[in-house]
Amino acid sequence: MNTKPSDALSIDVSAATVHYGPVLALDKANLQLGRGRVCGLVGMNGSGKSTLFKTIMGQIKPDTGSVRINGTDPLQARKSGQLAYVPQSEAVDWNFPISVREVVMTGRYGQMGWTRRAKKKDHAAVDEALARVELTSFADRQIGQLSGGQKKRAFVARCIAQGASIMLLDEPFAGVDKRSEATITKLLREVADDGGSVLISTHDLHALPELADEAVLLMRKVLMHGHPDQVLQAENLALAFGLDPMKRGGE
Ligand SMILES: Nc1ncnc2c1ncn2[C@@H]1O[C@H](COP(=O)(O)OP(=O)(O)OP(=O)(O)O)[C@@H](O)[C@H]1O
Repeated sequence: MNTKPSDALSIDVSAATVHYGPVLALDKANLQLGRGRVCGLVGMNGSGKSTLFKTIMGQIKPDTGSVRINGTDPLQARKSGQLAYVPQSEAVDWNFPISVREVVMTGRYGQMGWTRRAKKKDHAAVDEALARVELTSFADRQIGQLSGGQKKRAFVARCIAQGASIMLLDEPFAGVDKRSEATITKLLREVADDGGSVLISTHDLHALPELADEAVLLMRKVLMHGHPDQVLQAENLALAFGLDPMKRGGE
């Protein structure tokens, strides 16, 4: 990859090592992502993808190494609304009594102050985000009463309403219908075209060249970072997965 000056980097993870007790989850991992880029994060189960997301979000502080987000500390970046996150479906309580509109409105909390009273501009941002993910007519449903793809679109709408310049998406296409996948892919491209940065973990290697400008192969370390066509070469995938996952339809 071309190296860019660090002030142009949205995400700058440098030699980050993370342990959970005796388990080494990240081993001097490096990841640099610039503005206007969509990057696919690929690796087998347990390779450290979620840990890398948590490290970028500032939820985990690496044992060694450093993380800078838009040139600042991750917690600071989160506090100022620069970072948005779409969690894995398993990480969400779908029975929670909250409507789709309310979920999207949580993206505005950082801009509302302690009263959390929505103003006209907050309602307008939520309405616009709902329209962009084509969920306007589902806005008043309880969040659990959506299909898998619609649930993901609701969380993408929350990021859009937040107006974050960096979006992290953990498995946004798992269990998602084709229409939702196309809607989300189009939106992520728009976010990047507007100067944002998008990092997506995905097991869908076939979709990667269309989805992403760059791809990262993770196996505790970043084994490779480059153009998707280059990264998805069979010999590289063999390093990360042990065999060719393209031939068995993805990991
Ligand atoms: N809270 C935890 N305590 C102990 N070990 C953990 C914890 N969370 C993750 N691990 C371990 O750290 C390693 C990396 O896990 P992580 O969840 O980051 O991988 P992943 O690539 O996101 O996996 P998946 O694709 O299955 O979601 C794995 O060996 C996992 O078992």
